[in-house]
Amino acid sequence: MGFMQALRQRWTDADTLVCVGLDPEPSKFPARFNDHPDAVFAFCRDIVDATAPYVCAFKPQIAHFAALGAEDALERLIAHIHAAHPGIPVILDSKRGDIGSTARHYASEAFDRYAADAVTANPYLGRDSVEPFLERSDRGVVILCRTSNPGAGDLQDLVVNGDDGTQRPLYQQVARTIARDWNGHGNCMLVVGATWPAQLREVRAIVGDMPFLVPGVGAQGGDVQAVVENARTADGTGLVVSSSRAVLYASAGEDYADAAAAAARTLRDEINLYR
Ligand SMILES: O=C(O)c1cc(=O)[nH]c(=O)n1[C@@H]1O[C@H](COP(=O)(O)O)[C@@H](O)[C@H]1O
Repeated sequence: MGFMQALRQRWTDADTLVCVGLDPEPSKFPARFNDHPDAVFAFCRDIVDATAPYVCAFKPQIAHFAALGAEDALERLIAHIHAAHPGIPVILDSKRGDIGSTARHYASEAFDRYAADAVTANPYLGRDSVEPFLERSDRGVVILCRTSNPGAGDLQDLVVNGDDGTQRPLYQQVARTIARDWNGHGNCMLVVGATWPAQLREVRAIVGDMPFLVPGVGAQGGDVQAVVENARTADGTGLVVSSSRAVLYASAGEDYADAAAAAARTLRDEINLYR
């Protein structure tokens, strides 16, 4: 089953639009991991196992592993998710973007080395830079559109002459180009931050039912009700609402796994209230 089909299946089967982001920061781990020889893997595995019933996807963030020299832990973690929780797709957050010949290696890194079901990508080098991802039609390509961070508008809001001669902000042209030209295999998603409800609504109006990855709830303060009401599709889905720190580090005590599960369940319930 391809990524999009797996995601839709999981939305239905588990009745959840929550994604748990796996962003390990050892300084925030509970004390029991202090001298643990495999702390990054063990902590993330515990979070995965505790939160799995409440998620439609997991999203490991590659820099959090690579900066620690823990790529091997990332490989094993994704293998664990596939083995222990089949049916929950993995989105590798690596925000890649480079000339085609190099992008092929990034696609192979995400899909072959790490066995991710989807990967985040940066669109600003253009179609050929994303093609090596797009052509893997059974995998998802999650493309930055209007990011969650405070400086998102610095460049993404600049007004451009669109493909049809109409002036619009760059992020809206990105949405339009991807929906019209890049999504031939139906395997594209867009990243739109939870911190920008008005932009969520704008992008939804442009792209129809294309799913959004929506980071920015929890630690970044995005409003769940505003996200759901502005960005859900007509059938009450279309969203992968991702939270990392607010789930992973809900407790630094011995109850860390239970606290993470409770945070994921609460987010699921809050989202479902407004669907
Ligand atoms: O592509 C992403 O996942 C992403 C895009 C974006 O616009 N904003 C954003 O925060 N992210 C990622 O989502 C995660 C958010 O983490 P929390 O703020 O702790 O929930 C981080 O791993 C970010 O790198």
